[in-house]
Amino acid sequence: MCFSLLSPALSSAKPFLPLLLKPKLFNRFENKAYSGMEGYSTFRGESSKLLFRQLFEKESSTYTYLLADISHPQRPALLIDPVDKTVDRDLALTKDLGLKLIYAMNTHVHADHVTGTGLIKGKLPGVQSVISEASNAKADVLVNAGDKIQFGNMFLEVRATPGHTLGCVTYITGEGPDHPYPRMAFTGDALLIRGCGRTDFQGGNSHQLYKSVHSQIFALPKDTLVYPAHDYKGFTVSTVGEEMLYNTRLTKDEETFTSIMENLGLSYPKMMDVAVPANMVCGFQDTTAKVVASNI
Ligand SMILES: N[C@@H](CCC(=O)N[C@@H](CSS)C(=O)NCC(=O)O)C(=O)O
Repeated sequence: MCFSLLSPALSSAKPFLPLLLKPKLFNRFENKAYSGMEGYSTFRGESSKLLFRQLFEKESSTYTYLLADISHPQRPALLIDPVDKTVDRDLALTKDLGLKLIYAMNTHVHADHVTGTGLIKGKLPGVQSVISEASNAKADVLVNAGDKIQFGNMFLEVRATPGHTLGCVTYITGEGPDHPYPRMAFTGDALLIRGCGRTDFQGGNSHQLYKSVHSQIFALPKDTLVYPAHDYKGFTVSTVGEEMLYNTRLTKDEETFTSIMENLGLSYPKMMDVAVPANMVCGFQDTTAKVVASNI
């Protein structure tokens, strides 16, 4: 049965209701060139300042994330973990949304695919590549724990989360009125949904990964959204609280975790021999490595 919540007077005026509501809806987006392109936002309050998109590359099951401050006149944007195969898609989207891409960032030196960073820099020379100093890779900006990557009035905080590789970092949205709530953590391969990155190459260490996740990610507020670099089961997002309860590996004690990681029995990634050397220079690019982001 369907009940009408309208008073009899309004019920009889029903055909005209869209006309009455229309001006109000249009006013909300008046003079906004990109109205309707705000995307998913987790902001408190009325205005959404963060444009956020989760993008997928199916061959390596990699997530790329696009973030932009659309309250800033230049609409500065960044990509986290772009993949070479999907660079054209990602740059077309950035252009469609009227964004100015300023950073192409990596959470670590990937072993299963070539980063899109080099291709992006070839197409948009103003874009700066970002990776951790601990990765020993070349990039325009080498970050360390505590650094902040600013885009418009927002920033991402860098946390060191080694263990899958020596140089893994997690990027976390800042706190404050300009930032999204809940916070968003881009965990790379350190923490996957209900799992975690393997620890059997590239300086991987299961004890270190256990400590990284517990001290740097599980210490965040439980409602913090977890966005990993990969998913092999169809998951898209989790929360810190959810992973603290249900992660199949990291909910165990450290010894059990280590034993699980030693017995994963995974074959090496198919692309590893191509991907690692390419990603050590952020995807075949000519850069002069320098540290410029220390505790900005
Ligand atoms: N089969 C894929 C590689 C799959 C794989 O090893 N994934 C890594 C992250 S990329 S290095 C991983 O850590 N997986 C953890 C897990 O539990 O699956 C390929 O050949 O590329």
